[in-house]
Amino acid sequence: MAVYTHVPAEEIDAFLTRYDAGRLVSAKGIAEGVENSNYLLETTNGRYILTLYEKRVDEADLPFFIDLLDHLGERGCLVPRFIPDRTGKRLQQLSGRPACLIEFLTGISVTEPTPAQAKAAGAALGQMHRAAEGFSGQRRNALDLPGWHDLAGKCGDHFDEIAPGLGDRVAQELAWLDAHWPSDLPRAVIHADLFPDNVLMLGDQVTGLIDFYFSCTDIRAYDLAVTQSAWCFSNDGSAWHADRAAALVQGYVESFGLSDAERRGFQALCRGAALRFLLTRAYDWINTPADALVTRKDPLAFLRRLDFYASASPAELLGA
Ligand SMILES: Nc1ncnc2c1ncn2[C@@H]1O[C@H](COP(=O)(O)OP(=O)(O)O)[C@@H](O)[C@H]1O
Ligand SMILES: N[C@@H](CCOP(=O)(O)O)C(=O)O
Repeated sequence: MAVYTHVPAEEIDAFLTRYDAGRLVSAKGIAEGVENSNYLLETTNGRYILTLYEKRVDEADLPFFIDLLDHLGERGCLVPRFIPDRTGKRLQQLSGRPACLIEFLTGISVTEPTPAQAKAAGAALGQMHRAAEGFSGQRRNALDLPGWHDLAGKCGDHFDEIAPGLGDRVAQELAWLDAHWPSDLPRAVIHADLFPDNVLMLGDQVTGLIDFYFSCTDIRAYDLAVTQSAWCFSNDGSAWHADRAAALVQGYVESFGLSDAERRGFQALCRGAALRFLLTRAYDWINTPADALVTRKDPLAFLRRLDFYASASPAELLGA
């Protein structure tokens, strides 16, 4: 459960008086998520999400996320909007943390996606990339290749407490990526964390894309690699689902397209995506405070994905 900051109900009720959002009826900490504290609010007006920003979200980046979701929403993407208070302010402080009131979207996150659902997610990612064209905001990806080196350095000797030999494996992979990263591919604003828990669905229909707090400017096809690494394996990373991968890529290609250069670079992008989540999970595994109400995510589930990507044929990753 991700609630790092506990906010008493009276404080949330008082916070709501800044908005035309009704009075608080109930507030529940949300079990999913690992980055921020999220509450589902029921008010006399309806449902809202209250997010308090923690850990990796820099308050200075919030205007980028707010403007991006405005831009995407205006172009038909199903993304939640940040709600302004009566003075038009969307970024607030609550319990000593930056906080925002956010539109609630319906839908559920699938845990075992079908190929049809994977195809819909690929299509939604492509639509998001199309809608993001023309967005003028820029945000550096702190979790890029240099960022992975930094994170690996911070984990240091602790890697081998997670699994013997993990430190060497990470160092070897970083060296491979340094030599093969396709840095000349087209760059754009990307989501960078489009896991199934960040896609709301009803049946095979996508009803919302959420959690843009890693969104940034980076290689556009890397977003497809991240999404594939999240959607096309069993949760523990031990089984690759070729049918989901083919459907996901097909959905993306039909809605946005993938150039020959992006196809050639795709395997390196997938290896980078797997390493990125291995590293953040390893860092969190080592550093999560004992009293945090959060379920740590298993770094080794992404080591297994990395091993798969390192030995796969480039064609099978693209569903050929
Ligand atoms: N706008 C929203 N509408 C509906 N549910 C949401 C919304 N935002 C977040 N949630 C719920 O809260 C959970 C955690 O949100 P998320 O943004 O993924 O947290 P974190 O940033 O901590 O990873 C989601 O899995 C979803 O269940
Ligand atoms: N998707 C990442 C962790 C970020 O969590 P989210 O709750 O923001 O999706 C992972 O699985 O390691």
